[in-house]
Amino acid sequence: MNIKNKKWTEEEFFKMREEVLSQWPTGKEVDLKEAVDYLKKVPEHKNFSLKLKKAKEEGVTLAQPRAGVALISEHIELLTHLQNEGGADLLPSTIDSYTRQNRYDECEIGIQESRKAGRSLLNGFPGVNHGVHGCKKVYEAVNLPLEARHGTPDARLLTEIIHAGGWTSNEGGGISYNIPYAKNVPLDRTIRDWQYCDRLVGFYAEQGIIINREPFGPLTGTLVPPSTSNTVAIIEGLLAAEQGVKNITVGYGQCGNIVQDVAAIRALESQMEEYLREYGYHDVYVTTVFHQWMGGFPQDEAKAFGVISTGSATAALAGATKVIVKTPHEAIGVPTKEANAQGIRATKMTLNLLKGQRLPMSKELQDEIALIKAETKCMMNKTFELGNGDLAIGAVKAFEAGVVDIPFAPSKYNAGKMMPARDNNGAVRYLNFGNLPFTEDIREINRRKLEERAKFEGRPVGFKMTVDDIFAVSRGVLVGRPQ
Ligand SMILES: CC[C@H]1O[C@@H](n2cnc3c(N)ncnc32)[C@H](O)[C@@H]1O
Repeated sequence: MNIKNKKWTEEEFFKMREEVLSQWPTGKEVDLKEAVDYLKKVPEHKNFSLKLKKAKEEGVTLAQPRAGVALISEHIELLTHLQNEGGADLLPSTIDSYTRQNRYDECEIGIQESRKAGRSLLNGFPGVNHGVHGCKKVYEAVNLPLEARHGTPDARLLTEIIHAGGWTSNEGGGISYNIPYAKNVPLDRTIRDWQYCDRLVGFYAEQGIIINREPFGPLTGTLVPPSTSNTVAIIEGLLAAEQGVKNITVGYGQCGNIVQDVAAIRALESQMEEYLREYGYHDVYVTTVFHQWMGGFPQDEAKAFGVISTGSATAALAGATKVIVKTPHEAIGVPTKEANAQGIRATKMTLNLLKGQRLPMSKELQDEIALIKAETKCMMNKTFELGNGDLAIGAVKAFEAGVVDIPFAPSKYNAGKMMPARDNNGAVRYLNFGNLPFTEDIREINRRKLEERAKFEGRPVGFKMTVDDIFAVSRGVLVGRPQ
């Protein structure tokens, strides 16, 4: 498939659109003119882009949960509870796994079975099956902006439906919803399909409707080095901007060392803005999202609140625009609405206590920001070079070559040669560089920091550190010390 990083013409977009809307009967409900009229009536306090912009200007960090169940009425009850009892600032609808694989027939069965069982038998909201009508009912029932959160390699139909239903934000991207989520989906296909999703947002922008797009920051959520996830976020942000997206939230998943996590957010925001300026996108508004710990959680709910609170504190001290909330049921599965609301209240308590506070600049923080930006720049430069200047082509070739390499990803299109491990302070470093295009001094810094841990622990630098780190947090520590 020949892709290129060029804004699609309306003709190219509308040509593909017919096929997209024919993928499930609810696609027929999508009428673009009606959708434009409906979206123009979205009040400011329910527009995702505007609420994020206001938060960034006021220097506050907003709290957003994940949440989704099978049936519309129960989903409305859930979101209303998170709004009223949880105090959420922004609302999701987490989309179920069948929808993420375009298996809408299985969703239909899940909806019927859930009706019979009187409880949700899907792990999220089946937005395509409920259609524009169902998404509008959810949107009209709540009083906060709504975002679709999922993990969908081909989200074209879902995107058409949720935006026509008044939802003014969509998470995902051609890399971040492929490599960590799918085994065998070619990257050029998902980059093209997400260009479609972004081009639809670009079309709405041309009608004066600003919809927010959020590349999925944490990726596999397992020891992902900050410069690796920042590189993916920046690539997806630039690809989105080319299709006309004007409001982008770039994200990052908590790793656990506070200085490194704050540095990651600061580096991500400034480097995203630098690249947008450098490539001529001068009217794109950038915000950031910090995801509370995405790795294994402790079963004990009190300990889980400890993890949730460290993530909330780091997000506040970093000055992230929003934080994605975990719940005390994380280790068990889909949380009850009560547990989900507790996660939000704990998060907002921490955010309120730290309101206005920022981690002050220090040599350690400055060095970490510089290192993350230098590592990211190496990967970005090589990606552009492989694509002869075309970022879409470069991204596909960068993954083929292992120039960008996401740890523990299921996709066969990911090289899987790079290996991370924590240093002695818990910051995530590169243990094996694989084919990453790093300079010698960057390699030396990573090596030295891992040597410090090896010396402290009295064992050699090696993969055993990685394994110990993967299980550490659920065991109640950050660095996986030798047992
Ligand atoms: C990105 C993966 C994360 O999304 C969260 N998640 C997935 N589905 C749901 C759901 N249906 N309700 C609440 N949280 C959910 C959960 O924390 C999981 O680790």
